[in-house]
Amino acid sequence: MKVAVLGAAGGIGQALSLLLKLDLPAGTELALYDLAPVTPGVAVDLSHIPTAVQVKGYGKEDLATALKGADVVMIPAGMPRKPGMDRSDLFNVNANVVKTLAEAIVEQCPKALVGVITNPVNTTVAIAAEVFKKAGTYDARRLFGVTTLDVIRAETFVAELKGKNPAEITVPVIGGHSGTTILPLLSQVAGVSFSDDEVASLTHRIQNAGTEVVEAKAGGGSATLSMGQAAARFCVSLVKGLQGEEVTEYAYVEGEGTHARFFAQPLVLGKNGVERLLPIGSLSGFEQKAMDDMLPTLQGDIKLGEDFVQNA
Ligand SMILES: NC(=O)C1=CN([C@@H]2O[C@H](COP(=O)(O)OP(=O)(O)OC[C@H]3O[C@@H](n4cnc5c(N)ncnc54)[C@H](O)[C@@H]3O)[C@@H](O)[C@H]2O)C=CC1
Ligand SMILES: O=C([O-])CC(=O)C(=O)O
Repeated sequence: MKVAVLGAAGGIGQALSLLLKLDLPAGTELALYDLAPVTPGVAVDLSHIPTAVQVKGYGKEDLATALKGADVVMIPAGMPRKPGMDRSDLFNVNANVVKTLAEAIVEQCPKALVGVITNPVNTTVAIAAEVFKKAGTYDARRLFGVTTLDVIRAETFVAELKGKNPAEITVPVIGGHSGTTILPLLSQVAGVSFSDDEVASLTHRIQNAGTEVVEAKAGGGSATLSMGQAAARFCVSLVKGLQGEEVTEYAYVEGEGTHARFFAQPLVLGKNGVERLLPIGSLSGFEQKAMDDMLPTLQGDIKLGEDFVQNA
């Protein structure tokens, strides 16, 4: 098994790579790629941790070798937000980053499972899909926008509010990964109940949790450590799936297109990536209205990505 991390020297990339060195199954090869000159050093540093995962670092010119034969590719490459910015403000820089990396995936590992972390996720996943489609290698079961952070945040905030152990709380989060497109389904949380005010304030907090971190870091970037954990959990689930275990996760994928071409929903991972899409279940009146209100935004974000590749 080979896992490649593109953008491995960044805030997320380093945290993710550390957790993958600790958590991937024995015998996995972990390929770290980034434009930053420190990347081979990050790999040497991690290689001193005594686990049976072999880490190799690749510099700027070595993208092809880093990707060659990869089974899973995680992409946290690209610019993070600063206070006052929306995720969509990252489009101008990050659209090209994701397009370039997706083109290299087409050449080196067209069958890999690809997890896109780079923002704006609502749009960058559509960019990767269109690049793969243009090249004739697109398989919707193998491309994921990583929205695990929304799920773990929702579970943390609900547990905090209700005095529960977060490990015992499950919160579905569907839709997309920015602002109102992030839709937690609090009506489906088992074992707790919420007042209308709690639903409104928790939903708002979950939707704005990224901004909470951006503002607290005061110009020093966005979530990296919690995102590293979220991405590692999702990547390990992808690997378990490839090894034949069925694992349930939430991710932003091209599903049945009921709500939008790409939509974050529950799914079962397996040997081909998405093995089965799971239903989102029934929504409360509050959630249904929130969904109806945000769909045009999500659909617009997706179209931006499609147009970017089609008009290139
Ligand atoms: N999906 C999600 O839930 C989340 C997504 N993000 C996004 O993840 C991205 C990365 O964030 P951070 O790690 O904090 O940023 P960072 O600036 O710390 O690291 C980004 C890394 O990407 C590298 N890079 C840039 N262009 C590249 C290219 N063409 N090929 C390879 N590497 C390249 C840079 O050299 C840098 O090391 C941002 O776009 C951010 O908005 C951040 C948090 C959560
Ligand atoms: O908010 C940001 O820019 C980074 C991100 O996607 C998150 O933390 O959810």
